[in-house]
Amino acid sequence: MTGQPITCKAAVAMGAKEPLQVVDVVVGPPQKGEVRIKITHTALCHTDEFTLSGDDPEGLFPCILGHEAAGIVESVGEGVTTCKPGDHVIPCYQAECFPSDREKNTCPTCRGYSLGKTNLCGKVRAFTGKGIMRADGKPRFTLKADGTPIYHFMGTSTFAEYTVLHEESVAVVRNDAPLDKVCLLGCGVSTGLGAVWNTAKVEEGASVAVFGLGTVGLAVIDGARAAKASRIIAVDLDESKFERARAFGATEFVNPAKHDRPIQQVLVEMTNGGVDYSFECIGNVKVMRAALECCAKGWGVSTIIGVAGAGQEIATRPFQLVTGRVWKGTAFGGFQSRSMVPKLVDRYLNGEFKVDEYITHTLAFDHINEAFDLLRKGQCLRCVMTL
Ligand SMILES: NC(=O)c1ccc[n+]([C@@H]2O[C@H](COP(=O)([O-])OP(=O)(O)OC[C@H]3O[C@@H](n4cnc5c(N)ncnc54)[C@H](O)[C@@H]3O)[C@@H](O)[C@H]2O)c1
Ligand SMILES: N[C@@H](CCC(=O)N[C@@H](CSCO)C(=O)NCC(=O)O)C(=O)O
Ligand SMILES: [Zn+2]
Ligand SMILES: [Zn+2]
Repeated sequence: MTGQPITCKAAVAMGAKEPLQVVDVVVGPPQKGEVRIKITHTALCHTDEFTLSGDDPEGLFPCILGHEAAGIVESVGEGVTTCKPGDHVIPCYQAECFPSDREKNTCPTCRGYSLGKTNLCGKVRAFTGKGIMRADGKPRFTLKADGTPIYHFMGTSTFAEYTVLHEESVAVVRNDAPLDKVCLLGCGVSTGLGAVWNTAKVEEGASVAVFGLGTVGLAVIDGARAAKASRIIAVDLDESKFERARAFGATEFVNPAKHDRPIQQVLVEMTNGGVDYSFECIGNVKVMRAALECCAKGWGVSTIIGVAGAGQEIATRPFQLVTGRVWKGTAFGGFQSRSMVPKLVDRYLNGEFKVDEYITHTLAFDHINEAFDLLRKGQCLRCVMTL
């Protein structure tokens, strides 16, 4: 089908809060610098539900959501050099222009003074935020029924049998990696691990508090275990999450609802002054404040991972920062995506961290609305769908 449009199934979000519609869409051929991928497996991340809920200021409809997936390259557009048809790949919502663009780099965040300071590649972000492709400023998806254009999402749109990505968003992985498992490395698991290893840089013997025990929080716990943290305090309102958190490496468990004083005070007392590192893995601005304020005076570092809705803002007394606590945030755990995702696949296959354990459900793709319901009810970590 090289150079030709493909008609296939996709789950289209027609509007905020509406169930997805699994319908026929036409996926245009990849243009200059683009890659068309056959998606084999996609999971659901909380951020897909966040955008579908209407809370995402960048949310556009109709769109094809999905950003935690794996697949096989079907065809490539003009000028693509870093992948080829048949390659096994993981779409990366956080793009990386290196290594295809090393020589004449026009990326604002991957060149000059910025080089190596961030994983927030700026090469395609302006286009992915608008749901369009760089080559012509248009989406590659249209509804088969009436030709309506459908926006891309996060530069990935993996809730479709075929999708088109910018080359900068495609990580090639070894072809013996199980795609039904490594699809999870496209977002939540990598984010939690990287938040610990790259953003906070937790060191051996440190104390850590993790707020929220979904996939991201559990990956933080697994990363902290691998970093040899001495205490890993797991915090969640739902105590049914504690047993699994223990299996991932948590050493203590706190339910804020069981205490009549602020949770930050409880944690400061438990740790005789505050934790060395905390992580917010929920997307709740009040919890973000608690996560900062439970950190040790002088050096404690709090990393925000959760995504909060339009209009939400964080607050604390400036004195919290004046006295040495540090507030950070992380996108995709600070990993340079195309360089590091293949290495994460290797490390997973070496048994260095968990991946399979997050898959609590598997469903056929046309049951995708059930997967959203499971996620909303807090009943699943990751639901992997086969296309
Ligand atoms: N920054 C990034 O790169 C990045 C990447 C992936 C996901 N995210 C975001 O991370 C967040 C977590 O994602 P997830 O998939 O693990 O979500 P999840 O919904 O599976 O987990 C959230 C957990 O928080 C708990 N919780 C809810 N309110 C709480 C409260 N007030 N106090 C304590 N616990 C509470 C829930 O019981 C649940 O266990 C989401 O906001 C998601 O959008 C960010
Ligand atoms: N579009 C939203 C923000 C959403 C957001 O923060 N996304 C995270 C990834 S969540 C993955 O599950 C992120 O990495 N953002 C960095 C980026 O998108 O460049 C808003 O506008 O508030
Ligand atoms: Zn995600
Ligand atoms: Zn770049």
